This record gives sequence, structure tokens and C-alpha cells, in this order.
Amino acid sequence: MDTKAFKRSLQHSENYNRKGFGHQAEVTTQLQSEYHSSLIQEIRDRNYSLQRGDVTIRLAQAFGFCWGVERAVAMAYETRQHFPTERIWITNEIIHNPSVNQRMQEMEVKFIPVETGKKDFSVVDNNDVVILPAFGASVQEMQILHDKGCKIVDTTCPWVSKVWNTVEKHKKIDYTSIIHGKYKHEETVATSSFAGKYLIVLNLKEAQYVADYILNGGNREEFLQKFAKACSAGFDPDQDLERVGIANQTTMLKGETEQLGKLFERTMMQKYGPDQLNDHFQSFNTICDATQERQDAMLELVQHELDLMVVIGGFNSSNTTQLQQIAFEKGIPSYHIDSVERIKSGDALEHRQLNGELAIAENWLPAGKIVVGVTSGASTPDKVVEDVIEKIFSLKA
Ligand SMILES: C/C(=C\COP(=O)(O)OP(=O)(O)O)CO
Ligand code: SF4
Repeated sequence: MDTKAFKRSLQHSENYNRKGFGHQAEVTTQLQSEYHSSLIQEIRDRNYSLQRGDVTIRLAQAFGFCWGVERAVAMAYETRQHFPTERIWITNEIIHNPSVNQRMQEMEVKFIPVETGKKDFSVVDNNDVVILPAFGASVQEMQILHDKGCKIVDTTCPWVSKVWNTVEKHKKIDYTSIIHGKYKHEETVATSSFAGKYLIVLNLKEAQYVADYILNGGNREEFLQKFAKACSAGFDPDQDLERVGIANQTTMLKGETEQLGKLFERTMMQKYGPDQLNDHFQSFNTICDATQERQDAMLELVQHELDLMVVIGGFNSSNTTQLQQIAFEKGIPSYHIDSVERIKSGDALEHRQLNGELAIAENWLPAGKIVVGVTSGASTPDKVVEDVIEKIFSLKA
């Protein structure tokens, strides 16, 4: 499919909107009242640190709502204002934060129902409005909606669209896109739908396996089984890894993405020689600025003497998980929670471990004077962070 031509025709359609509806002023006030926190503003103004009693809170210098999230959430609110009586659907969560998604449901923005693992678009008729979330949507979903003639409000973050352009460039010159990402994640599902041949690798271990295959060959069946859900239809590891381009989900771990790019560069250089490298390898770093800033701020924060870290964000939030990974690698006791309700008491806190499972941490809040590092993912409202900090203050009061 010529995805570029399709995007052009969609963007020229009178049913398509990606700029909002001119209700910014009202929506900004509404968003401020629902998600803003004066406590967090105070901590920012005090050089990201606040002491109360035995507790010193140290905030990361960059955290919380990124530009793309603010934009997407504002557009969704504007859509509700602009279409007060129409039925409004959304193809997935607007962003990965439970409190924001809850608000969408309260505003009667409904998810497209899923029947036996497949979205049922038959519920949408041409008078309806459908919002595409900040992660975007697959080109197939966009086509279904475009064909239906319903109104489409596209909140895809431009940083995400940039990754789509990158894989389209690979497709044009017949390169296979190696996408550093999570194959089930909405953004990567969308990105891969714009690619030609592609292979999704999760981490350096998987990348090393692919690099070894490129250099030495290997067990084809094992390869195909390992990446069964993470490659394009008909992918042939013996043919389709001769020319590769790297792209990444915007919220991966920055350092890992860089290492992965270098690994494939070395591999292609070794296989084809330095003179031929440009005919076999291309790399664009498509990690977004917000992800980089939040990870850099976290790397700075964990240099301080901290008794523990609290990382706040949705449990399905990729960028939040990367922040937790940084604390984990530094060996700091760190707890990833999605809301204040996870804090049961000073003795018990429910948190998400890096393997995705929930666990209860006992005696997580040490006695005496403590320094608590706090950060939050790009989809976490400041209000949620405030609630957590207030709870810690009250437990130690
Ligand atoms: C929309 C978006 C990022 C905002 O944070 P989210 O936590 O919603 O998403 P992610 O980190 O990708 O799981 C995609 O880049
Ligand atoms: S994390 Fe980056 S790509 Fe994702 S919404 Fe925010 S700015 Fe956009």
C-alpha cells in the first residue's frame, strides 16, 4: 500500500482534523483545574526540592506531561466541546494514564469495542466522530474510518509521525526497518503498519541475536518463531536483513537505542566492509526530546543520596517504565505506582515490578529523616504526583 499517498488523501479530506477547533482558551482553563498542582509548582519554584518534617522530596528536573500529551489531551477535550451531542469514539487509550482515560469515559468518549481480539468498527457511522490517540493508529484503521466518512480527529504526536516518515523512507529504498520497540505497544503497531519489511526488537539481547544471524546465519525456524509476532508478513531472515534501517519507538531507553544502532552499524560494516556500509545501513534516532529530557533528568537525580525513589505513571506507560529501569540499575529502592491508592500505609505499598507483575513492598518508608526522589512519566498529570507527595508527608508526620 502507498501509505504516503493515503496519508495525503486523508489529510485533504474535509472530515479530517489535526489542528483542533479553536477552543484552546476554555480547554486550557479546564485542563489546569483538573490536572495542575500548586504544590508541584511550588517545588519547581524551590529548585525542585521541598522539606517538610523528616521528609525531603527531590523532584527530577524534567518530569510529567510532555508537549505531545498536553496537545493530544487538549484536542480530545476540544473535540468534546465542538461536538457536544455527537457520538465520539476513540481507537485506544488517549495516553497511558488511568486518571486521564477515566475522564475520557466520563466525557462519553467511548472505546471502539473489541470482539474476540478484533476491533469492531461496525459501531461507527458517518455522523460519528473518532479520535486517534497520541500514539496514532495503524494505517488500516485509518483507512476503515476514512472509508466510513466519519469525522476523524487525529491527535497523533508529531514526534510519532516522524517515526512513520522514517520507516516509509526505508520502504522506498527497499531497506528492512529494524524497529527498537515493543511489538504490542500501540505506537509500534502503528509505526510497523507504515513500514514495508520490518523486524521489531525489544532489547540488546534480541538485537545481538539478529546481528549474529546476519553475520553467521543460524536456525531459520527458530528465528521465525522468536519473532513470529514482531515481523512483517513473509519475512525471510536470509533475504531481508541485507539492507537495514533503524528506527525506534519514541519512548525507549535512550542509551539502549544508541547501543543498538551502533551494534547494527558494526555488524553491517563487518559483513560488507566500510566502503559498502552506506548501501546496507541507515540509522535515524527517533527517540523524542521529551523522553530524552526525562531520562537525562532521572540520570541526574539518581546521582543524589536518595533513600528511595517513587516513579509515578500508568502501568502500561513505556516511558515511565524506562525511568523505573534507570533507578533499578542504580540499585536504589524504587517503586513504580500509578496513583496514590497504591500506597496502603507506611508499611505496605503495591507497585509494578519491571517484569510487569504487581508486588507488595513492606516497610517501604524508612523511619527517621529521609530523602525521597520523585519523578513521573510523560502521561502523568501533576495532580497525581501531588497526591502521592502529600500522602508521603502525612504518613511521616
Ligand atoms: C503518547 C506517547 C507517550 C506519552 O506517554 P504514555 O505513557 O502515554 O505512552 P508510552 O510511554 O509510549 O507508553 C507516545 O510517544
Ligand atoms: S513522549 Fe514524545 S512522542 Fe510521546 S507524546 Fe510525548 S513528545 Fe510525543
